[in-house]
Amino acid sequence: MSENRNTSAAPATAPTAAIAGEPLLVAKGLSKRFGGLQALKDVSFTIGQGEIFGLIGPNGAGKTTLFNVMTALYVPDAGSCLFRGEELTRLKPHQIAQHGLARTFQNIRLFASLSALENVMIGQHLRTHAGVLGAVLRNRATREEEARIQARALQLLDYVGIAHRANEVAASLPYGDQRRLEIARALATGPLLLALDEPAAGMNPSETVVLRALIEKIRADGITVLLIEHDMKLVMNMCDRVLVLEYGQVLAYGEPQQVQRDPRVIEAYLGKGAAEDLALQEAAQQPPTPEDGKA
Ligand SMILES: Nc1ncnc2c1ncn2[C@@H]1O[C@H](COP(=O)(O)OP(=O)(O)OP(=O)(O)O)[C@@H](O)[C@H]1O
Repeated sequence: MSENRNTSAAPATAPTAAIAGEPLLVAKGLSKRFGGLQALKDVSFTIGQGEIFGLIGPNGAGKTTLFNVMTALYVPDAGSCLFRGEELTRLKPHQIAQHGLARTFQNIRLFASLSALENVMIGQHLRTHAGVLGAVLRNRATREEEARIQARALQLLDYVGIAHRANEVAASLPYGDQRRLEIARALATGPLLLALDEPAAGMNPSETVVLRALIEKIRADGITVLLIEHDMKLVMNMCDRVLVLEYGQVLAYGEPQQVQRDPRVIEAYLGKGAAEDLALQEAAQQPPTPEDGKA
């Protein structure tokens, strides 16, 4: 898929992309226990190259735990998570981005006192070459590299729509812009898979519309997206496939149209009554059969 990449989103130094349509990430039997609590149980799924993949589930379902296992913040008790054939669960958290997986956090984690531009420049350190000596001597190669990093950071701020905020301190940015800055910083690592943990949290409807366009642009530029989101409309409208977790287990897995009609999903979100109402409505909409007339 690297051929399709728009360099406006993906740094030239990013790892070689997987072949289009191939599985990018294959999770098998992931389990994680915290004391007596089974936070994940036997979770398996595949994320295909170029997908927008949604991860949903009620509060406490295990979504963040799954994200944390995938990004090596937690070691699973069982299971494997292969990313382009490489076992992620054996890596250290700081090695994850080098392998092409970047994430944002549910609770925004920016360098609050640095500018937006500096936050994105830091995101690029993975792909820089100047060593300690170069930084101390500030030789020509180092200065040139710094200029490239700065230009690239500005390009990424522009890409997420906040170039005009480049010199503002991160903590002073409006909430929606902080979320977009987090995305720019994650993109600066040159990911093949961008994992977004509740990017629409705290956004108003118009900010969410802009966010949706941004996520779709990122995917169009060849980056696969994993999205944890509570905004059901956003997930169902833009994801190619959705995994629903409940009590740490897979409740449903498939295309949004199929998942959102699944009575178990409706029950998990809206209660048993809602699932029964939907079943009744669907039955009422079915064309009558010859059997119906016999009663
Ligand atoms: N580090 C931890 N130590 C102990 N329990 C934890 C830890 N992290 C998560 N849990 C528990 O594991 C379960 C799953 O939590 P998790 O945060 O993964 O759910 P979630 O689906 O992301 O929820 P939310 O939508 O509320 O963010 C919860 O019961 C939570 O309290």
